[in-house]
Amino acid sequence: MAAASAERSAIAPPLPARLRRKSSLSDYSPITTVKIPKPSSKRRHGLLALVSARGGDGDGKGDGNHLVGRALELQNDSVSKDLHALPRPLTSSHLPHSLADGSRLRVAYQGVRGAYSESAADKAYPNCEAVPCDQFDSAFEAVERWLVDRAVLPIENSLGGSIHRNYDLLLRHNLHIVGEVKFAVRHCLLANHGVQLQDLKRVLSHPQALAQCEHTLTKWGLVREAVDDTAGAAKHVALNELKDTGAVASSVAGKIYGLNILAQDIQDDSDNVTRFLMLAREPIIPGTDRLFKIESRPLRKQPLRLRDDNNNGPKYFDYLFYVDFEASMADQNAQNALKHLNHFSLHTGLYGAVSGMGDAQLLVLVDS
Ligand SMILES: O=C(O)C(=O)C[C@]1(C(=O)O)C=C[C@@H](O)C=C1
Repeated sequence: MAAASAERSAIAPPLPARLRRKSSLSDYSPITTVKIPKPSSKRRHGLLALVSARGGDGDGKGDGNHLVGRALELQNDSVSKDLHALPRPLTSSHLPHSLADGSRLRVAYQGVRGAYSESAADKAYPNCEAVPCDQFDSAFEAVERWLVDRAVLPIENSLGGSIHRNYDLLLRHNLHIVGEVKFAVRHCLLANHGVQLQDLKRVLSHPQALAQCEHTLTKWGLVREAVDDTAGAAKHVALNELKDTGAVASSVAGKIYGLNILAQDIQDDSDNVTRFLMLAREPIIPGTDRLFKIESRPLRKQPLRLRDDNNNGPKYFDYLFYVDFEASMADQNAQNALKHLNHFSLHTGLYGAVSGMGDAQLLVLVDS
C-alpha cells in the first residue's frame, strides 16, 4: 500500500479531468457507470478473482503465504501456484488513512453529497476525499480502474436487512473486503421552507430508508417513491422547489440542500444501524474466530438443479452461500473448515480479509 500512489501513476490510466483532485467535494459530479472505461478483463479463471497476493512480513514465511496458498487452492487448479510471483498484500493491522505521498485517500461511495454512505466513508477513512458515484457498480469499477483508492458500500441494515445488490456485485468484481464500519442511521423528514407535514402528499428516498421508516410514513399517509439515495432525494426536492413532496434523509443532507427538518429520528426503531464494507484492490491479512451469518443468493447461471441424469427428478433451486465469519488465516481450524467447504461444494471463493485491530473477517462464497 505504501506504493499506492506511485503505482497509480505507473499503472493507472490518466484520471479523467472531472476526477482529478478538486478543491472541494462539491466540484464533483458523481461517477457514473457509463463514463468509466470497460475493464480489460484481469479476471482469473475460476469462480472469482480472489486473494491475489503473497503475505508475510517480508521474509515470505508469514501468515500471508498461508492465506494465499489457501485462497489459490480454493480456486481452479489451472491458476498458478507460484506464490512467490504474486504481489504482496497489506499486512498492517491498521488501515492507512492517507497515501505514502501524504495525499488523502480517495474513497468512492454511492450517492450524492450528504448520503449516509458519504458519512460512512468518512468514518471508515477519516479525512478521506469522498468521491460520489451514481450506482454501486460505479463505485466498484472506480476502485478497479484506479480512479479511487477504496470504496465504502452498505451490505446490511439492522431494520431493512441485506443489501443484495452489493452481495451480487462482490461476486462480479475483483475487490477485497479490507474492513467494515457500522453507522447509526438517523432519518429526518425534510421539506422546503414554509412546507408543513400536512402539505405533503409523497416522500422520496432510498428504498432502504423508506423501509426503515415504514410505520411512520404509513401513519402520515405519505406515498413513497424510491430514488437512488437519500441525499439525492433531498437534492431533488430542493432543486425543484417541491411543495407537496418531502425527502427522508439525514440532517446533513438537509443542511447541504437548504431544507427544513420537519421531523427527526423517524426510523421505526432507534437502533437503526447500517453495516458498510470497505473495499480495496489488495487484501489484508488478519486474526480471531467468529461466525456472523450465512447469506444465500440464487445462483444465476444455474438457478435450478435437476435431480437425476434424465432430467426427470424433482427440481431444486441452486444457491450461492456467503459465509461471513472472522478467523485468523493462520488458524489451522479455520483452514480446515475452508478445506471441508471446498470438498462439499463445486466452487468455493474467498472474498476478502479484514484487518482491524488484529481481527480478521472473511466472506467466503460457497455454492450448493
Ligand atoms: O441513500 C443513502 O444515503 C445511502 O447511503 C444508502 C443507504 C443504503 O443503501 O442502505 C445507506 C444507509 C441507509 O441504510 C440508507 C440508505
